[in-house]
Amino acid sequence: MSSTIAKRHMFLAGYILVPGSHFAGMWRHPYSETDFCDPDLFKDTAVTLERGGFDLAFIPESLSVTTGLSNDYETFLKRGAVGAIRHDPSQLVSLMASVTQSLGFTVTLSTTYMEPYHLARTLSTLDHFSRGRISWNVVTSAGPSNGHNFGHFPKLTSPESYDRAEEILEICRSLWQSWQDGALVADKAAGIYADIGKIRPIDHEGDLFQLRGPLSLPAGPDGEPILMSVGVSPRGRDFSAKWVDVIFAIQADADGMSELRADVRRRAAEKGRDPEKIFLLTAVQPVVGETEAIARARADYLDELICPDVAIAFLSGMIGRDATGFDPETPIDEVLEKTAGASGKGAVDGGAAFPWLDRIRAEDRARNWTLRDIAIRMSRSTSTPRLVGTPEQVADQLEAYFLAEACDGFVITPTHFPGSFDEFSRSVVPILRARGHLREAAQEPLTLRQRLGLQC
Ligand SMILES: Cc1cc2nc3c(=O)[nH]c(=O)nc-3n(C[C@H](O)[C@H](O)[C@H](O)COP(=O)(O)O)c2cc1C
Repeated sequence: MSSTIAKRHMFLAGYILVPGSHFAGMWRHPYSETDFCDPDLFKDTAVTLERGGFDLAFIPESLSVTTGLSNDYETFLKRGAVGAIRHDPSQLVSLMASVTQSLGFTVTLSTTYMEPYHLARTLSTLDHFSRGRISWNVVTSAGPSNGHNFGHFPKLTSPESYDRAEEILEICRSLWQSWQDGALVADKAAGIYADIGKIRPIDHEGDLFQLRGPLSLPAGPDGEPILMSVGVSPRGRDFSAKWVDVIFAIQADADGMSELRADVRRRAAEKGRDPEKIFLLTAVQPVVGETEAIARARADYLDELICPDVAIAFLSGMIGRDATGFDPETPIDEVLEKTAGASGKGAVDGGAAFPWLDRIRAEDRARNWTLRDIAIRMSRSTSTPRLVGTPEQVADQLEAYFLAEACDGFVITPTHFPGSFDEFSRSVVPILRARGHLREAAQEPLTLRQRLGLQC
């Protein structure tokens, strides 16, 4: 490799999801904590991630308790599914940033249910308080599940939600740039606190918002937060290509990751951006064992922690058909046949899981896949890869995705919280480090922009 080409580094993020994660049985694991309202738990987790060589703590968002078909949220709450406990992401990041120096953070906040001034200010405060370690995962929060507590908001179609997001990002960027460098003077002798020649209003008159500005905060330590997004529709990909530095993906295999990454990079190049500066982080779930046999036994054991009723409720939401009334031992084909034509009313992501479902059945066409088999399979890691093996085998699998340029890093989904992160740090991280995939620890704390190599 030419010495002028910067070496690619693999990014590692810890997925902060409780009480379930993409593994639905997480809180039931004997090593898991269960008091997810204990601030010390999250402080400890932040320190573990930082010490363990992670780049980021990734905080997702949802604005209601997970809700499946027919407004069913009780099953998800009762069984402690992901989202049954959901702290305000910005407060959680503030807490975790206060005990770390160089760990980056992703705070997920919705453009559909939040106002631009609030978003810009919250993110700017976090950027200051963390000394430039913040990224904003911009989500449009599609699907009725997020809207349950916002009945007074207009229902937006997907294009409308992206129109709103675009205008919000324009506003946030203007607000973040409303103070130029050197605007904060604090000259006690002259009595000049701010140089108003370097602070301008934004005077935004848009289709949806009117704002005067300026922001009541100077620009952050590294200008403005890093932007991330998740959309997979053509409009979502264009949005990523226009605005963001990092894409977060939930993809079942390397082909899906590669296609998304290459497509967003191609769209970005068409818009005049440097495609090499857009990274894709993908969710994976490592199940590590001292030997391969132990890892496989652990994976089987994990499946036993998933309650079939919540798995079936979750699967119903993902396929947009109500399978909750069926005996779990019913063949999945029979369930699909009997629910054909049923509406996906109220589904979180109704229909989104069909390609995944087809792939699972194709693994063994002769097998009589039951509703239980498929539901547990979905609830063990949603549709993200579960990587089972010794630390070397897990490192091999991560390395293969990374070297194939299917992705630029991983969001590690815990199977027990927060021990999964410690386990991964002690077993897999040293191998990745020895193979030269991870950035060497910096002498000084880095901003997230520096860590990603995205300084202007
Ligand atoms: C990988 C992934 C993660 C997501 N995470 C969140 C989230 O944490 N909070 C949220 O409100 N929406 C989340 N969403 C939903 C998105 O905000 C968006 O509304 C949805 O993907 C529809 O956009 P699209 O049609 O362009 O994919 C996520 C979507 C994907 C694909």
